[in-house]
Amino acid sequence: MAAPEAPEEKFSLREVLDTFKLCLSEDKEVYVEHYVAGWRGLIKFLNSLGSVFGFISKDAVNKIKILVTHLEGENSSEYVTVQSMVKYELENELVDLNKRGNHPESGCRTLLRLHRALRWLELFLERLRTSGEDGKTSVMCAEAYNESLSQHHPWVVRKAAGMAFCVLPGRPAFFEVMNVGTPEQVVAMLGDALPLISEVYQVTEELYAQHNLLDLP
Ligand SMILES: CCCCCCCC/C=C\CCCCCCCC(=O)N[C@@H](COP(=O)(O)O)[C@H](O)/C=C/CCCCCCCCCCCCC
Repeated sequence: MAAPEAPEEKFSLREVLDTFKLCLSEDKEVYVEHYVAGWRGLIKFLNSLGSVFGFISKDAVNKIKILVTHLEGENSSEYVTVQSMVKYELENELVDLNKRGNHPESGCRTLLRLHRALRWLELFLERLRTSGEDGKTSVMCAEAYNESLSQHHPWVVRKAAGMAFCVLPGRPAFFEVMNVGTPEQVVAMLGDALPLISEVYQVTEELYAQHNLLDLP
């Protein structure tokens, strides 16, 4: 008899926070392993919102799989931090810099997609943190998206994302899924999480800017 499928673990904001804390080394290098783990945690949240978000989750999972393949591949030691990954892939011409070519699954272009999504997350969580009880998550999400990720998406993806945002649960249900406690406790934890997420974003942004990697195809 086939073993019953293990139920997917519940999302925990605390866990995501702890993972983002582990992301930065003392000298501000970003660990790919913890970066990926942070996204895995966030995807659990997304999955709990229902199948409307399936196309977003699928894309994020695919990107994580690509990074894990690098992390576990024969050159795994080059993929310990985002800094070492950038250096290795650039020195070995493993990145398509101007148009898509032989390296559609480079670590640099794959992580860039998640990096842009991290900016969306930062903007969204900041809105969520400072919103009132009757704040509309769909509006907060759409505004954050329009200010960040949407600029990198074609019309059809923007349209599909916009439709998915409309079915987001309200703020109270949203806070419940976070598994933290009272709304005040959620707000406090978001206050702890945001500077960490923001720092990881900034360090990565500067690194990519320094190497002209912010527009990888
Ligand atoms: C702390 C808890 C509260 C917040 C929890 C948020 C959970 C969010 C989890 C995952 C977010 C999704 C990350 C999406 C990565 C998208 C990467 C991307 O831009 N991919 C596009 C480009 O890739 P290539 O074609 O160049 O390889 C790809 O075309 C995208 C396809 C899917 C659509 C992406 C829409 C993104 C909308 C982000 C908002 C998510 C809404 C979540 C609602 C809470």
